[in-house]
Amino acid sequence: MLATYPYQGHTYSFDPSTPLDISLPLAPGEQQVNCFWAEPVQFDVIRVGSFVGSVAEGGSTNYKRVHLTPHGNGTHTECYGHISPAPEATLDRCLRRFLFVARLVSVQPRVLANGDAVVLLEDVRQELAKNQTETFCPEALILRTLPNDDAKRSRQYSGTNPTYLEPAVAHYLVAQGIEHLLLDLPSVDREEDGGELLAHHAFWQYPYATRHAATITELIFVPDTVADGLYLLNLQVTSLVLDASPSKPVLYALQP
Ligand SMILES: N[C@@H](CC(=O)c1ccccc1NC=O)C(=O)O
Repeated sequence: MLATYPYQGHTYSFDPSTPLDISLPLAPGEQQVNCFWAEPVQFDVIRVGSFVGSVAEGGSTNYKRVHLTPHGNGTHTECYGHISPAPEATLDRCLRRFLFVARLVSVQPRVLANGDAVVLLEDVRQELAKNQTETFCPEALILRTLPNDDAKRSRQYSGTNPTYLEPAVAHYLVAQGIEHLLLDLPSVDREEDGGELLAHHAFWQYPYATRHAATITELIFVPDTVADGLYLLNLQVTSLVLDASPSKPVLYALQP
């Protein structure tokens, strides 16, 4: 069964019954991906008087409290509120649409003289130039870094100086009209950069020309079975009134 999606004068088709989930699960414990020194996700059974919120422990229902750190525990989406003091800079206000035409590309980071692994503009440009038509502009870009090992699902990134983006990449994506950037890294910026967050600032054009609707989604995982190309992206988040939320990006292959 195919559905259609109109975009920039084209009518694309996709199969709603074949979603490709590129989120990582938010399970408790130490086996989950982790970054920025976040505590692991934790679920506590709620106990009130004789009530116990665990069916396994004899309760009538499961009723648990969740402890999680959106930026540190798994796939999450953030808005400019990540780097702004404005109380209104919350993701629930910034992200008002949930379907986007997205391009998935794979890029090999380069190791710089200082040892940092960085995704460079020249490599992103080269990938985007492939199969690009001049009139077509996707709204979202999904960056899969190479190598794409399964260890990304459970990597403990804290203190490892993970791969990040050359800030010029963020400037370029803005110029290309990309509103939503998704990547399989903990951050677009260096883990420790003295608070500069250059790529974040560049992508949101904050504070000089803030792109209020733009989002960055980090810690995705795109399995090798998903080929580079064009997708319909369904970007789902919680309604937390916060700069960021756990998120569930799901792709549908688009056919012309
Ligand atoms: N690099 C920043 C820290 C940072 O980027 C950060 C800190 C905590 C949680 C998330 C962060 N960045 C995520 O994109 C710094 O050194 O101040």
